Amino acid sequence: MMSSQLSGFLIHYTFKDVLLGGISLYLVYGILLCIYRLTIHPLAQFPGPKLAAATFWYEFYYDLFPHKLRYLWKIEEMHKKYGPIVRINPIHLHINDPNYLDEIYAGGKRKRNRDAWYYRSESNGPLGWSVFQTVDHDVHRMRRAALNRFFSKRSVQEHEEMIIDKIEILCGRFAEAYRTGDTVSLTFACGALTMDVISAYAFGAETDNLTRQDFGAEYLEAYSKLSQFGPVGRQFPWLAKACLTLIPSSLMHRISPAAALIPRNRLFFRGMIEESVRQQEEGKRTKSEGLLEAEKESQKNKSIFQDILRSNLPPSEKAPARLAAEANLLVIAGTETTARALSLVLFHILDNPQTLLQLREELRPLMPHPDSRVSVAALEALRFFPAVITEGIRLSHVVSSRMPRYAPEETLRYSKWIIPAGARVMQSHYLHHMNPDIFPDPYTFNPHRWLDNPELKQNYFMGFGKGSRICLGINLVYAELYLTIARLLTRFDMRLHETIRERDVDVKRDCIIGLPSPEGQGIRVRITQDKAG
Ligand code: HEM
Repeated sequence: MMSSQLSGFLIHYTFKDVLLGGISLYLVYGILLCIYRLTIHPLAQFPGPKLAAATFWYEFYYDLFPHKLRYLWKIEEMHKKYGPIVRINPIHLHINDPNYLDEIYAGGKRKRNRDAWYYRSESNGPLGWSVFQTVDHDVHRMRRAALNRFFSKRSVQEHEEMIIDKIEILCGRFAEAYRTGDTVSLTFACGALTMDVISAYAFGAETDNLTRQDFGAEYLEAYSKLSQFGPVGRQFPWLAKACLTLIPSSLMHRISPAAALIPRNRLFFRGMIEESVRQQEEGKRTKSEGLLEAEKESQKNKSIFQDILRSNLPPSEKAPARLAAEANLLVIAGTETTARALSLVLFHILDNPQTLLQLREELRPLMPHPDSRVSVAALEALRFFPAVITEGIRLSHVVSSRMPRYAPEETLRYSKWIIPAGARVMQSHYLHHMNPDIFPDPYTFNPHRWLDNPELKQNYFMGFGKGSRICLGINLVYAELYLTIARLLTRFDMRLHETIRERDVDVKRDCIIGLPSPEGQGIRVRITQDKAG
């Protein structure tokens, strides 16, 4: 009966008819959806371009084609036209108001969820299941609690010697470049340092990028490519999913050697996690036999997995696939971000001779010799150096993007506007840090602004975000920045080499992290003196 009905249907309708019918239905659906978004959608009354409110293709035009990663600057224009609150796409409300940060990025008991659409929070993504992509406030709190201790100030202090050892390898490379007269790419040298540090810190692993001729540049490029892929994943989730799951790694390597590194890393972490589980089992057994040797051994090469495996998290949270996502996140979050901040702070110091002079004068009593050793605590207690670091992070726009949140159970109020519970609301870090009302003459590198107004940092510094999802790695970042900059500036004289701020430094593309223009050639220096040589 069924088959005769079907054959009847096929006789009457050709493939072309079915195709045309499908397309027509899709168009009708699209038109009805646009009408809904412009009329009875909960955000329909908010100001902004109608086209942006009706369809995601508006954002596509600026972020993917024909423009690339430029929607942030279109959002800036929208604010000039429509005011401080704008509906920038069918589901996002963007606010540009420095006094409304604490409402969006609230902490404590006020629940703030992440927006799955923007972060492409899928379980099979490279960062799926990680603390960064966790949508739900309560699940996030649980995952975050298991990581906090590992990145506390005390824990970073315990790793200070390791960080100093890595910086010494970097110094060796600078000394060699001084002898040979070679140019050093600060972009890649800093990437090598930060990846070697986070790998040793979090996993007790040696990635040895600092000793590679090209500083393991492929990793930094891979992470950068992954970020640039973000808007594609947002607009075409099925494509992102297919790339991540269906393309065999050999083919992926041929399409993009950089992208192929990501699944390779995942496998590497899986191996490491399995080893941690094995060590933990071994530890339990030997402990019950009264022997602590295995425990001691595992402490020597301590990895974050051991902490998570010992934590109170439920067993499903300790599954290898979830831990691998957490590991991937830590390497990605800990490498490119800190590398960009470090190379950009160094750029601004070298580009501002007065700052360099003042900084060296401040460092001299603490580090009188080219080989003087110093602690992070001593450097943090200085007056000018912390202001240089804060200003450098502000201008490096490491995280440039909008960071969407939603309050699942709370109605928010902004001026005369009522933002319904569940509505996605956000500010962009780049626009905030370039706001001339808070940071007069925002393009200028001026560390004194933080000294002249001691409340500025507490109230308006967004370098690491705010609230319950503030950056996990802050203490590690500061340790890396203080120790490296102090050590390099005390031992070496260097000058910028063919580095143009507008081309190589300024952020021209936004893909969660801020990137310079595609023509950018990185930040490069020539070493003009090695005082220890
Ligand atoms: C200069 C370097 C860095 C900057 C500027 C930076 C900035 C940020 C910002 C702005 C956020 C908040 C994002 C949001 O509001 O949604 C964040 C989150 C995060 N960062 Fe960093 N970061 C840096 C380095 C690091 C390092 C070294 C690590 C390594 C542990 C790290 C790990 C994380 C993690 C895990 C999160 C997610 C936190 C959560 O959702 O609970 N970051 N970072």
